[in-house]
Amino acid sequence: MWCSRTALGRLRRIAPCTVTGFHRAMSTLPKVYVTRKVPPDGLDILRKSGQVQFEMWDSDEPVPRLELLKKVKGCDGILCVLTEKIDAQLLEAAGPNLKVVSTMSVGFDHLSLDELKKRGIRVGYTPDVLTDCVAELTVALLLATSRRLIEATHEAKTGGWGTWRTLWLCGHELANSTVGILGLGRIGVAIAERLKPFKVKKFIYTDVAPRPELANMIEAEYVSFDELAKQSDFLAVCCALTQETHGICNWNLFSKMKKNAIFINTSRGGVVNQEDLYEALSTGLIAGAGLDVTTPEPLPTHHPLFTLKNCVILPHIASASYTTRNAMSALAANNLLAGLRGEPMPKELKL
Ligand SMILES: O=C(O)[C@H](O)CO
Repeated sequence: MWCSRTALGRLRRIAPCTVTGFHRAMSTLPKVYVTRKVPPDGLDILRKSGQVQFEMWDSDEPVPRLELLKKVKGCDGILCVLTEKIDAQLLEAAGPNLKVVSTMSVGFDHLSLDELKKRGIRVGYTPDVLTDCVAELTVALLLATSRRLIEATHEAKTGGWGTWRTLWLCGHELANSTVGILGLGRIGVAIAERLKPFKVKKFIYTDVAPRPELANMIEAEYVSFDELAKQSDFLAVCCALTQETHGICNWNLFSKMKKNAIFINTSRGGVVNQEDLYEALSTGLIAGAGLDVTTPEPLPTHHPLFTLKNCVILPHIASASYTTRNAMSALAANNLLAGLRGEPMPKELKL
């Protein structure tokens, strides 16, 4: 069911296009496959553009791989989300018409960039529009973890709340602390800006190289990876998942961290060695961890990390506000349309 603007634009659920004349008129428009039900702002942009005929997997669940491989055949563009692996197999299935892949995410570890580059396919992604939302959630997760909020509500609800006790449910505070950022980018800066009013003493960061322009905005000091581990009372992981960062948060890092340290990850699960993290948390090597991302996702409910009181796990919701998800879908749609017109995309990933 291939659709474009006009009458079909009004339909929330995309209906089969059965009008013959309409089919003829559409046949010259570029074909786009949208791999998930995207928020309304992005969908409206596609519908109203009159520039593409598109089909959407109209569900909150991921499109089955075989269906995806079938649907992308002959497409000029794909608008995807982070659960779809855009790899050689998929690009082969799509065929030579494919010009643009637009992902509704800032992360791009689900895209085989080499394969895309080899085929001259342009890639759009959605940085910036989610920065505030992700930073806000990171702060919430940090506080929930360090002040043991999940444990505390559980105790209150289940009868564990006895008399007021001097050290019961004590946690760690931000005032006078050192906050470390692993991978300083827009999101790391936004997190630091939000944490500063909590009277953080010092911000430190590490990255492949110093990033003075960003660091100056939050007066953060560049340190080595080891120093980041040693000095941080709170460590926020903000780096992209790449070959270089895969599993970078492992025993080597945790074993150098302070006993009172809180580890927070809102980037990608793949940067963490979860067995090592479990060991560090269960033996009291570090005080706690807050994870918005895991490997795999969803993390199976029987996973050992779920048994730990000092590990707060969220189901990858850092960018989950209505405003942000709509902004992401709108940007993804605009990237796609600009790419198909052969124009610069609002946010294009340089391959
Ligand atoms: O990569 C992204 O955009 C985020 O992880 C989704 O919130």
